[in-house]
Amino acid sequence: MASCFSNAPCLTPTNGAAPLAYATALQYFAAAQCFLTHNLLPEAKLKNHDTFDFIVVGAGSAGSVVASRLSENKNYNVLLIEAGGDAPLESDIPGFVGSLYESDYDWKYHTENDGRTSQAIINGTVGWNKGKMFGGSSSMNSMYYVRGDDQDYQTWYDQGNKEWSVDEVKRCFKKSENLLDKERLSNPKISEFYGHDGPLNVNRFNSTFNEYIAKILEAWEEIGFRNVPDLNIENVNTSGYLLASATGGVRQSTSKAYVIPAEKRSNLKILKHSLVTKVLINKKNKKTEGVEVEKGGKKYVFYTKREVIVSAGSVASPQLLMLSGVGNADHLSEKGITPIVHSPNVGQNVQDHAVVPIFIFSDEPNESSLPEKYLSYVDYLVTRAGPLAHDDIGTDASAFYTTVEGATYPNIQTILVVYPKNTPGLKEGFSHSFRYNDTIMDDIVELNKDHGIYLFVLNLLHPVSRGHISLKSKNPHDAPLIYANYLSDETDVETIVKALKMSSKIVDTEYFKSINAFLGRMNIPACNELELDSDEYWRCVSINVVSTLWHPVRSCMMGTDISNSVVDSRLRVHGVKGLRVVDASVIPSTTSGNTNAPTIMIGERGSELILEDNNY
Ligand SMILES: Cc1cc2nc3c(=O)[nH]c(=O)nc-3n(C[C@H](O)[C@H](O)[C@H](O)COP(=O)(O)OP(=O)(O)OC[C@H]3O[C@@H](n4cnc5c(N)ncnc54)[C@H](O)[C@@H]3O)c2cc1C
Repeated sequence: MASCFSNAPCLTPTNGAAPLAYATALQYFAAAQCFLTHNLLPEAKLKNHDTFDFIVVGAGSAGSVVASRLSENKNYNVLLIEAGGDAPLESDIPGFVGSLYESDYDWKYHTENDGRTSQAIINGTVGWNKGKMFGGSSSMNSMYYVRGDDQDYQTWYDQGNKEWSVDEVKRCFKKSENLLDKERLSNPKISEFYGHDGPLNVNRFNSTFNEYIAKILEAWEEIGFRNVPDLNIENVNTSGYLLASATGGVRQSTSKAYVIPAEKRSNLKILKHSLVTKVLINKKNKKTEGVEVEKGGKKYVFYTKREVIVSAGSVASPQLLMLSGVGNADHLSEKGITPIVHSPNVGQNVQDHAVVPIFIFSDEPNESSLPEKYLSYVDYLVTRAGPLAHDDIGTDASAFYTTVEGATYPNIQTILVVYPKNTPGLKEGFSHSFRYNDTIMDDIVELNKDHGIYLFVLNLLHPVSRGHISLKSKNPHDAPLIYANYLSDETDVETIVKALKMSSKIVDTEYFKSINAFLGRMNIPACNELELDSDEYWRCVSINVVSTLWHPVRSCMMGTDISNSVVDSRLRVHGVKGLRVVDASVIPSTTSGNTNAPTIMIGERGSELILEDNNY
């Protein structure tokens, strides 16, 4: 048996029946992958200078929602333009999400090396991966479905964004949701909290690590993070299972939820592999006229009768505004772009969820054998369960808590990641996600040979530090420069150090003691002399390995006027007529958790505002 799995030939005589049966079975299962995917989206045949009521730039988490909602009205012609193409099979299967990082389906943005933080990360640059395909980042994210806290949206409202009251926001979350988790549906209070007939299916992952997660939940309870049935309802000093934008073991991107069901509408035209290089704004009357597009080496112009909606995400939306003449006038002139509207906040004030890890090594979980692994691949095709049915870098267990005594609002989220002993591809996986350097990873891989790893990823929910995004050049193919500025404000360092010390206590709980767990020291020369688990140690680790949870926001933030923001609370670009931004970049202060659900909600609310303003 062992020889069969080490590629040695099978020496037993055969009359051909058995190999044929197995070859046919393998062919059947190989073909069964196709049942997972949808046919390719239809692409419109357009003529240069065609005109539309609305042009939506970017078919990501928000753009897909906007194009779908606007085209529900048959009187409006809508053009949806996406730089990428159809999402690949690996996007549908949650367990293959890691293969999308740094692939052709990723914009592969990297932050600039600031010479101070993240120096134990490859090249000192943090990977700001972003989906380049239909569904955008919702086609390559980890699928955690987290709404955030009421207080987040109350803050938006209190900042003068009157269209975003807690009630309106909740209504729009519900409008998008179709809750399918049986356990939550059976609890009237939880069931009532969610929507039931929206386009986006939300459910629980069917995690293969449930046996271990149950023990971690007990350990969290022991250190004061109470287990609760729903983390969207109770999120201060609590722990439990997250919902996911996935169901039946398959990802639910916004393309799947919103664009595919609308693809046959005659008033919705779709362009793939088409890069919008500029929004055309009349210099005199500041009115938006259309967009310039590059597709297959050719240039096109499409015009709008009403509005252009930029939904290109937190990096590309400010880039596109700047390329179009909307931004800091000095910066634009320096890059050889004629300023049309001096809008100093474009690309400024960026807030991102910064993360720092705790590695705990222990006797569990044991590695799975090669036959088990391959059987699970086949099993997935039949049952949609097993390791491929959940995100490959995380579990759905999470805790939310506060480092501030008595606070009713979380400032930290921890996500649990489990690596069984001898996890194949561990180093490669990290080189695409958190990008720790070889010095760190070689030690971790060595320890992983005999120890399972419980990795706790701590997410600083409300960082005070701010980054910015600026143009490298006026060439739309040049990625913009990203200055993340993580932990540049001392308050953030203090919060994360406190949180790491609160969380590392888990190693002393009953379960962890029973599996001989110990806190791992990350091999960072600058920190190696410091006492493990001391404030100084965590401070040093935080500065050296701080990375991202891929949640940048605020680069085109909403607010009351051009001096403090880029768009108004109806998401109209200040100083320009007929131009809006609708995506994560408009978030005025970040939310208490992962940002996909809030961005979809913004897509819903943004569509309503556009329709209202166009007399619908
Ligand atoms: C690796 C990763 C993991 C994450 N995990 C989670 C998670 O588990 N849960 C969660 O809630 N959030 C998660 N997020 C964050 C979440 O996915 C994002 O906040 C959200 O998708 C942002 O949506 P958006 O519409 O602003 O941008 P995107 O979804 O990125 O969409 C922008 C779209 O615009 C297109 N585009 C850009 N420029 C142009 C142009 N010039 N012309 C035409 N098209 C263009 C892009 O190709 C893309 O399709 C994750 C993100 C990443 C990248």
